[in-house]
This record gives sequence, structure tokens and C-alpha cells, in this order.
Amino acid sequence: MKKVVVGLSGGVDSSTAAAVLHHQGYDVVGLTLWLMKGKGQCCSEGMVDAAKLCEQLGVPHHIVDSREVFERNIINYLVSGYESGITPLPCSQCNRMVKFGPMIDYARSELGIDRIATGHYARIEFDEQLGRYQLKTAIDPQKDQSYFLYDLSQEMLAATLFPLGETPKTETRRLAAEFELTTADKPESQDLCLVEAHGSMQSFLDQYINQKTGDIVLQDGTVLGEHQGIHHYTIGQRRGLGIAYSEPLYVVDLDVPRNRVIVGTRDSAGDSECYASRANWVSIAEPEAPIRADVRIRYRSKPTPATVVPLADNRVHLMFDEPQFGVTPGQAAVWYDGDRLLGGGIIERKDKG
Ligand SMILES: Nc1ncnc2c1ncn2[C@@H]1O[C@H](COP(=O)(O)OP(=O)(O)OP(=O)(O)O)[C@@H](O)[C@H]1O
Repeated sequence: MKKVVVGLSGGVDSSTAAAVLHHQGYDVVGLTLWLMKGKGQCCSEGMVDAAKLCEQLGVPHHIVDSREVFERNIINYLVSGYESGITPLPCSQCNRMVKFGPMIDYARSELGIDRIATGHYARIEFDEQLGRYQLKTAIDPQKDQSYFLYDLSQEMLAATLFPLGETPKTETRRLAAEFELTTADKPESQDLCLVEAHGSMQSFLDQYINQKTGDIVLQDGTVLGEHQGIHHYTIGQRRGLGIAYSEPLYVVDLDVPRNRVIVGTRDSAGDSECYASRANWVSIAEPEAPIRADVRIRYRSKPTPATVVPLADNRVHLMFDEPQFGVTPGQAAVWYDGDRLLGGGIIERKDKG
């Protein structure tokens, strides 16, 4: 019988993914990674819901205490990133370092199973001609999660199934109800798991980073107000600045050495280029010459046409056809050709370019 280890967060998507595979005749083993203390997904509630699901399906359930791996790779990464004035994206890093890598290792070494599955909305296909696994967007554009998966390696894609990649979300709910899963009506997770567990990113970070007040200034140095800690701000942010000004203002830079938040009008907040490091080429090998692609600079941003220039040391230079607003160091830039995810990397600070 075909065997698969399904990553279970206790949410409706992974529950349905497990039920679908079970229904298709797979020998399913549930695996929940215990990621942090607190309530919610990946924590105590998630583990209990995942255990209930496995009981219902009549399949084994394993829990692996991954709190230390999560702390080392995600919490430290986030805290040091925010301290240095960037806005790190934890999810792609979590997928590679905390979820897919360790889940595949555990499945192989502890269970002798060489395939895992998750409830992510994305598709994987093998291209015989290119000899590479292709990572593609989900059929349901509203749910597509390929952006967060850009950092997976070919080996990880080879070992993974995404049973929901072709399923619209409404259909997932319908299937969950049909299988009478206890998670069928569970609300969608709205935010980062850390934010759900701690109330807000701000209250999470405040546990680790001392609040140090400083100036909010215009690009010419004019002081407009006071901030309560640079780590509360993100480049591109407009709301919550607490400043009265004749035009809407946006955060355009975070000056860590001088502990200043620099703001400007929308015009000054656009970027026609950026650099990304730690590039991972997914559906194609790293090209030798520049390519054209559609780039997402945030999870929900519309793909925008650009030229992607491969550089030495796994870096790329992204030149946008139109200036982009809110190009945020620490977030991922992910480039696509239609529904194929070609590659991605981490947006660098401007001064590094
Ligand atoms: N703690 C965990 N242990 C094992 N697998 C996990 C865990 N958290 C998430 N996953 C896997 O990663 C997938 C995507 O996780 P994400 O946090 O984006 O949740 P989601 O899209 O809301 O899905 P779900 O409804 O299953 O929680 C899940 O469907 C699940 O397969």
C-alpha cells in the first residue's frame, strides 16, 4: 500500500488533505510538529484537534516536539531581523527549515516512509524535459500559497504531495463536511501563527525587544513625532504613524543606527528596482542571462512584470517595469512565469545593493 505522512496542524485544510489521501487508499500517518507554547494552531489546541482527526480516521498520530527547532530558526530569525530594521518573512523559512526538511527526515528515519503531504494550496508536477519538479500556483487563486513555498528544494518537492492544489477552498469545506471531520467548521486562520498565538506581532516582539523611543522624521530630517520602538514599523506602512500631515505619509526607511523611522509621501515610497539574496531557483535552473518574469513582492501583492538578473552568490537584481510601492527588506520577492513559480529570494536593504 502507498504510504504517506501527513503534516497535521489541526486545521481544516490539513485534516481534509489527510482524509482525501486516506479515502484514495493511502496508508496515512498523521504528524504534528509542536512548534511553540500557547494556544491555537501548532500549539496545544492544534495537537488535540489533529489527534481527534487521526482517531476518527483510525490512523496513527505522531507528535514531534519541534519547539527548539522553531525557536532557533524562526523566533531568533524574527527578533534579530526586526532589531536590524527589516521585516522578516517567517513562513517560507519555517516551511523549509522547520516543516518540510524535518518532516521528510522523520518520515524516512523513524517511519521508513518516503513521502509527505500537507494541506498547502499549490501544485507540484514533474517536467520530464527539464528534469525538474515544477512548483505551480493553486487552482484557487484566493488560496494560493506558492509564495511561501519558494524556498523548497527539488528533493523536498520530489517527496511531497499537495492533495488540495486542485481544490477550490469551498470544495475543501464541502469535502470536510462530507467526511464528517470535526474540523469541518473550524474558522480559517487569519494571520501568522505567531500573531494568532500572541495577539499581535507587536506584543510578540515586545517580549524580546526593549522598546526604545526615537524620532519619526521626514527624509530631510524634519522631526514629525516620536516612535515607541523601530521594530513596530514596516517599510510601506501607512496606518498607525500617529502624525498629522498635509498628505498621507508612509514609512520609507528604518534607520537603526540613529533609531529613526523615516517617512515620506507616496511618491517617494516607490522603488524601480531591488536586490534579493539567498535566491532559490525552483521550476528552472538558474539562468545564465536575465529573464522576464512576474514578481510578487508580498504574499498578496499582484504579480508585476520585471527583469530578473541573476548575480553571483545566489543574488538577483530585480528591475520592475513600473516603480513598486512597499518593497520591504526581509520579505520575499518571488518570480513567476504564469502559473509556474520560477524562483524567489529575500529582499535586501537598499544600502546593500
Ligand atoms: N504544526 C504543524 N505540524 C505539521 N504540519 C503542519 C503544522 N502546521 C502546518 N502544517 C502543514 O502545513 C500546511 C499549511 O499550514 P498553514 O499554517 O499555512 O495552515 P492553513 O493553510 O491554515 O492549513 P490548516 O487549515 O491545515 O491549518 C497545513 O495544511 C499542514 O499540512
